[in-house]
Amino acid sequence: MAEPQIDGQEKPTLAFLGPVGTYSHQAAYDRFGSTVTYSERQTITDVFHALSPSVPLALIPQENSIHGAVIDTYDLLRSPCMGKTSFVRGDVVLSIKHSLVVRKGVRLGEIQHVLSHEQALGQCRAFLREHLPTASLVPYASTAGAARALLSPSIDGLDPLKCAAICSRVIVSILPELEILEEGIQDNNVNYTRFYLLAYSDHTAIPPPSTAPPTQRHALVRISYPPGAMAEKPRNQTRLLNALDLYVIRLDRRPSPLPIPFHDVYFVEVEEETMTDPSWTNQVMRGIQRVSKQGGEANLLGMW
Ligand SMILES: O=C(O)C(=O)Cc1ccccc1
Repeated sequence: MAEPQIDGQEKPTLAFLGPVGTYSHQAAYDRFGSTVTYSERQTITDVFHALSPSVPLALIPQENSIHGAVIDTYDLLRSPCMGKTSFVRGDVVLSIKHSLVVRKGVRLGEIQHVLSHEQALGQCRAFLREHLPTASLVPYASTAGAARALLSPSIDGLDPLKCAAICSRVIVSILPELEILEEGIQDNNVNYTRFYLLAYSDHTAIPPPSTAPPTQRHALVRISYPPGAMAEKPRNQTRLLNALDLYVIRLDRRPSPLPIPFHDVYFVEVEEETMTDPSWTNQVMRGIQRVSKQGGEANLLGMW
C-alpha cells in the first residue's frame, strides 16, 4: 500500500525479490532510497505478478555481465500482460561481489552443498570447481533466501552445518549467526547485474533518480511470427528485424509459450541513436508497424 510522505505525496510501493539483503534489494535501494515503500516477494515470478494499482512498481534482474540473461525474467516478459498492465520503464545496474557464507564455525572442508540463486551459482563456477568440486549446487529463489536457510534446523533434509550460501556480504550484518568464509568469489571481478524497472502503466509516476538521469532513451520490443505463419518455411527472422530498422543493442530469444515446437519469441532492445531526438517515439511505433506489414507480430513492452 502507498505510504504518505512528509510533503503529503504518497510514496509508490515497489515490489522486489526479497528477503532484505538480496542484490535486488540493494539495487532498488540505490535507485529509490526512501522515495518508495518496499514490498518483498519470494520469487522473481511473484515480483512480476505483484504489479497492480496498489503496487505500481517492481524491479526484476534482467542480465548479468558474467552469466548472461536471467531466464525467469525473459520467460515472464512473454506474458500477454506485457505492454498492457506491465511496462519496462527503466533500468538499474549494480556491481556484484559474492561471498561464501556459512553458519559460524563451519569450515570449507565440511561443505557438501552450496545454496544460492542460479545466477550466483553460475557467476562463481570457477571458484566452486576449484575449491568445492564435489559439492552439490542447490538453486534457491534468492541469494539472501539461501543464506537464511542456513539457520533452519534442516534444509530439505540437508544438514545446515554441511551447507554454504553464496550471497552479498551484507547478509552477515543482517544475520550475525552467519560468517563469511571467502569474499569476491565471482569468476570475474568486473561483475554487474542489470535490472528492469517495471511499472503498472506507461504513465505511472516514477520517483526521479538522485543522480543524473540517462541521456539516451530505450525501448523493448517483442517480436514473433503469428502461429499461422509457422507453416511457411524458412521463417526468416532477419526479415522482421530489418523491418524494425532501429538501433538494436540487445537481442534475446525464448521459446514461445504456444505449443508449437521451435516457435520462438525475440526480445529486441533498441536505443535512440541521436540523443533527445524528438521523433524517436514515432520511429519506434513506425518500426513496429513495418514488422506487422512483413507478417510478424510486434509488441512494445516499454520505453524509458
Ligand atoms: O538473489 C538475489 O540476490 C537477486 O537479487 C538475484 C540476483 C542473483 C545474483 C546476482 C544478481 C541478482
